[in-house]
Amino acid sequence: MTSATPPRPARPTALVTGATAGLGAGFARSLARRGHDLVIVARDAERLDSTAAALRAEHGVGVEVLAADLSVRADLDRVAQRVGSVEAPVDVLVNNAGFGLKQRFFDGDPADHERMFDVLCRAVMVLSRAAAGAMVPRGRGRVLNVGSVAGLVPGGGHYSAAKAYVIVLTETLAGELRGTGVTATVVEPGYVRTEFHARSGMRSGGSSSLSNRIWLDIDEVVDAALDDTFAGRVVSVPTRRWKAVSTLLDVAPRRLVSTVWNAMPSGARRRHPTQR
Ligand SMILES: NC(=O)C1=CN([C@@H]2O[C@H](COP(=O)(O)OP(=O)(O)OC[C@H]3O[C@@H](n4cnc5c(N)ncnc54)[C@H](OP(=O)(O)O)[C@@H]3O)[C@@H](O)[C@H]2O)C=CC1
Ligand SMILES: CC(=O)[C@H](N)C(=O)O
Repeated sequence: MTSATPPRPARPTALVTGATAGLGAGFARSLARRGHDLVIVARDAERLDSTAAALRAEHGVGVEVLAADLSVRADLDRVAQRVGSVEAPVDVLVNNAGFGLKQRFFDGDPADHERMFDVLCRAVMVLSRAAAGAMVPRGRGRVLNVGSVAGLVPGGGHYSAAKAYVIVLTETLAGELRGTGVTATVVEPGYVRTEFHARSGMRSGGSSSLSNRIWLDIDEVVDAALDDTFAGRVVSVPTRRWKAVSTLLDVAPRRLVSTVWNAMPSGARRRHPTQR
């Protein structure tokens, strides 16, 4: 009797947008460690290829590369088709890609604000719907959307409004998915040391003890978010200190919140250059 080696059970597949830097690269690494094959999405094709090679070498998982600018509808449609695939199902969707704008909502190039809406809001909406539509018939799946504590604050510019949209949309989706075997989670990080602030022309925290208490590391955010996602929790606020901040933001007077937020490191950087 031959002892044929049983076929390896197929690994679940996770699709991560913005997977070449910062939190997205952290999500890709952690999901690979947790036994997922990956589909990684970003604009920079070369960086996608090098990220994929490193993930394959370090974790021995399958990695598909999908170069796409989520502000371009045709590109977003390609990603939505991949998320909605029946033949090659995506089991976990991480809507992570995003950026900031260092200008007031009514300042700057309208195209920048439209791009922010397209990437931070429209892409999250389109991909969340594609994922839910494909996952519900299978009775299983996870959607993780990256919001921000800034989404709890009236005063972080267009960015805060975009993140507020992601928070409420995800909570809505989570309610609609109850009982289907599919879950939706929104993670609301505080400040995290990534490329985000440099890309947006903002200063990130220094190395003072206060900065070290305010600023988070990528892995502590990613691990908390994925633990909450796989536990089916709807809202994930990594670290106790930022949980305390988000609780305060929920109950404090809105005008006070806006003033305090803009006095904090990142909010101040969002003030118009002419503002002192
Ligand atoms: N850093 C922080 O303090 C916090 C960040 N967040 C959120 O976390 C998420 C990740 O940000 P973070 O890791 O900090 O940022 P990074 O700048 O480090 O990484 C951004 C990633 O998104 C990709 N990306 C940017 N624009 C597009 C686009 N148009 N289409 C496709 N991919 C794109 C980038 O790749 P490429 O340029 O190749 O496209 C890159 O992989 C964002 O949604 C951000 O709002 C939330 C709270 C705190
Ligand atoms: C990038 C973020 O979301 C952070 N909370 C900030 O406002 O800088």
